[in-house]
Amino acid sequence: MTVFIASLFLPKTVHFTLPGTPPRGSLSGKSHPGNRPVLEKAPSLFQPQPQLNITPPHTPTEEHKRVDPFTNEDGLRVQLPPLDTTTHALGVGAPADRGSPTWGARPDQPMSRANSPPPPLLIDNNRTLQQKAREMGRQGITQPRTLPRSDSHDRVFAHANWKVVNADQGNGGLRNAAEAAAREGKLGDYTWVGTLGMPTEALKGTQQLQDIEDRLATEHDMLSVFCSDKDFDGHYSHFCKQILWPVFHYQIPDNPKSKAYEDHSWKYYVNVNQAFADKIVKNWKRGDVVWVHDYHLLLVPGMVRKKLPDAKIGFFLHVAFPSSEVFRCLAVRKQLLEGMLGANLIGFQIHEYTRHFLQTCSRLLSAEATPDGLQLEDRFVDVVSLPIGIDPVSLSQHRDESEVKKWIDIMRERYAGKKLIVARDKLDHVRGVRQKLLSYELFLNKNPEWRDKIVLIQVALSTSEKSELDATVSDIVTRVNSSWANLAYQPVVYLKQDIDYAQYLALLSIADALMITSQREGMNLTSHEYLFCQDGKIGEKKHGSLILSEFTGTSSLFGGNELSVNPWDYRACSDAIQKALEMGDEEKERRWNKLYEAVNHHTGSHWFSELGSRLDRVYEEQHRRDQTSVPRLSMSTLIQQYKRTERRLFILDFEGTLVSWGPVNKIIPVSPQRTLDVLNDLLLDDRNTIYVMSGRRPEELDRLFRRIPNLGLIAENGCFLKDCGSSTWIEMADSDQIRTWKESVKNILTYYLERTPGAEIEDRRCSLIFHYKSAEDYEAAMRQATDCASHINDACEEQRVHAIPLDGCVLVEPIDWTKSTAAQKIFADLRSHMAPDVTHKSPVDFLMVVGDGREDEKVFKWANTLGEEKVVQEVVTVSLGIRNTEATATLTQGVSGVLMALQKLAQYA
Ligand SMILES: O=P(O)(O)OC[C@H]1O[C@H](O[C@H]2O[C@H](CO)[C@@H](O)[C@H](O)[C@H]2O)[C@H](O)[C@@H](O)[C@@H]1O
Repeated sequence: MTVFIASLFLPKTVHFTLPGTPPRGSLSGKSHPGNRPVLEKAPSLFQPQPQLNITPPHTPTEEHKRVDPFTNEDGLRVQLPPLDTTTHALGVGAPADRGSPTWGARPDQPMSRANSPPPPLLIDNNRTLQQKAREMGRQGITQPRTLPRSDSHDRVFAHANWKVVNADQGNGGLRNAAEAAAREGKLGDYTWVGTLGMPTEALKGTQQLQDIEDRLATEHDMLSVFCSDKDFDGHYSHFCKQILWPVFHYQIPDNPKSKAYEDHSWKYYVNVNQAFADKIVKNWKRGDVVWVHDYHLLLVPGMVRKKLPDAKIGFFLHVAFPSSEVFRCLAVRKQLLEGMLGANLIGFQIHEYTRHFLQTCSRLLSAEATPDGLQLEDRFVDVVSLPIGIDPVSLSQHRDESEVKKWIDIMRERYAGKKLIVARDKLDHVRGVRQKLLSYELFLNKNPEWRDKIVLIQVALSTSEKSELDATVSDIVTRVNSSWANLAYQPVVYLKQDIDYAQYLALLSIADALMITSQREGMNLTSHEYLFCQDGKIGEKKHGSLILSEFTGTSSLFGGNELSVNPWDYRACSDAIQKALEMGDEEKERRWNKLYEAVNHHTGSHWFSELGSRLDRVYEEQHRRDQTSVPRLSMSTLIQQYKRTERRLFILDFEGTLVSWGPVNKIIPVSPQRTLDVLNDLLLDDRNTIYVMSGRRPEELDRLFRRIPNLGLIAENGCFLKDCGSSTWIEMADSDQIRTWKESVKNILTYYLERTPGAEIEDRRCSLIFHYKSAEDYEAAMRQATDCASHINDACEEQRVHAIPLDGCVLVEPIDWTKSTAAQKIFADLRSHMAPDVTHKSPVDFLMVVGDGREDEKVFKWANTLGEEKVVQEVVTVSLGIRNTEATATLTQGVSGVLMALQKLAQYA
């Protein structure tokens, strides 16, 4: 059995050594024959970093001077070529959170064929290519290096030496977690499925590419997914980075000219997802498990499911999942959700994202959401929250390396007598680096006593999002430094580059505080790594404070022991800096102990293995339900059960079960005589107690059943209850509460009613229904109804009321009162009326529940539990129709089948 781990980027990629250029960091500088691995030494900011570029003119290879990485010639910023990743990565060690360098930007990889720019002519009207490029830059669009078709470029790469190296792109947290789980024996054979993270079109059809694919498969258990450069660029740089990433992090472009919601790049997203699905399907064997990761591959579960209906598929979203109000802005929202729902289990980092997802599916797809997941028409999809974590074991090993110690010493000397606030973030809007710098500036302005004594070291990782943010951040850094720096002091050290792993660990170990001001972030693993490094085992600093944005998944794990901040509130952030610096040792230690405990509890290995076992469990459960096709009701068994019991309780749904279903706002004109006769016949036996449950109002049910006084009734889906023989209704819900929420909901409904000609509102005692079946424009009415339901759900959640979109109407009813709560009350009341001397543990020995709708499922579940726990001797739950059900038997002949069965029982009085 193999576990496939599909994630956009493989943990490995390939670097080429081109003729005439020395291999990066090679010891000998000689070129290496064939495809043999090239020996490299560890990268360091002290080492020369030769640049490779095959396009003329060659970038001159420059010997960098030995530099202090925290200053450069202008004393402010350092910009170096990309780190060599041969040793700076997985298996060797790397931070969990990575940057996302522009795809196709490396000089030692082929250039992209996507969007080859047209020659520098006027391209439309009077805009030159350069002007267009500038405009794109302003919109935050960075183009990869592109190349018009060139045989020489292709030939050079097709014949160049290459080596497999650790990739600097992708999800480090996921890779660390998989490796830790494998190391601890919690993960058997696994195979990565992903792209090489570089343009490959130049190598298409060459032996070179075949060799690379084979090497990755045989030596590294990695299946490479190949797609055209245009598909990849459209998928990643456009659809992922300009549409999904911002929307998932609540960045809704409000510029009317924004292209964010146009789905011009959607087709590329589909193509890349399809390429992943095809690769998985081709390699899948019965028993294999498929894990699909993150927002780049939302469609893959659905695509695999289509080809492999029985596959065991898990999906985990690493980033945040936004509120349905934000998600529904996406033009392709349904396709994205349906893609995810191809999985058996969908995982999110924290409960908030799970809740958003369930609400979104319930609102946009009208799927039934339960606390455990989603009931679709034909199957159940489980939904869980399980936060990823770090790998303390490997982190600890790397921290023991002498290089870390060396950097701690360097920094200790360099920043002697200063307090250090550190940070390492991706430089995009979502990470809130700008907000952090502004808060820091405010702190220095407000607290002159701290000037000279505090340094903020901000490492900023490159992203494809450049534009004004880059300039704005630089401006703030310049402003702060020029305001408060002197010959011996620089308040902000801004490194616009990544640093190597040893420096990263040293930075975390020597810090007095880490400051994270993300506007949204799935899980901030830098915080976890920082807390781990603050145990004081290395370096003298320990128990440093954590200033952490409340908008990170991480903050929900830390129970307020961090200094939680709203990054938009600069004053509060500035106060948090002060608190972090001035906090007493005792408080620091107390907070840190709690935080450290949380980090060690939620480890990456635990996350990985727990997800695996949950997937196994839900898969078994879902299959058990599917495969045990619910048997038809056996009349002979039912009669035996009936005959051998003496205290029988029937709970029977009305519409669709005892009478044919009619629109809920129409009172049934003719008495359902046959139904009344059957019920009367059954009640002739005084060992029988019958309750009929319905969505109708109490007065409607009174009218319908006035001839059967000893019948019990449940009205408005559980909000009202009338006991057998009683003439008064018990109102289960609190009427004041109902009045309050009805007032607010009616206002909302009226708003939509005015915009939906032909719709009407039905006012029940405890519920409201917005009917639009007879609307003049049904399609438009449906859209209004969806908006209306979302609106109510957002506005009224605290009032414990929800809106459920149904066929042709939206039902608004209380959350806490259901047919099931009414059934439980009936049972409890019967029990409380039992004579004290009886020996039975239950007031009834026969319980039969019959229904056809979603709301009846909860009653089946409750009744079945009484049977399983042997509280009630005979439990029969019957569902009409073929839908997936909790009931233990089905009856496919509809209402007449139910009436026939009940009539039969009545004969045994
Ligand atoms: O920038 P991308 O290539 O699109 O990848 C997105 C990010 O993926 C990883 O972060 C996400 O997963 C982390 C682990 O679960 C989680 O901590 C983080 O909040 C998520 O955003 C990766 O670590 C980032 O570098 C990528 O930018």
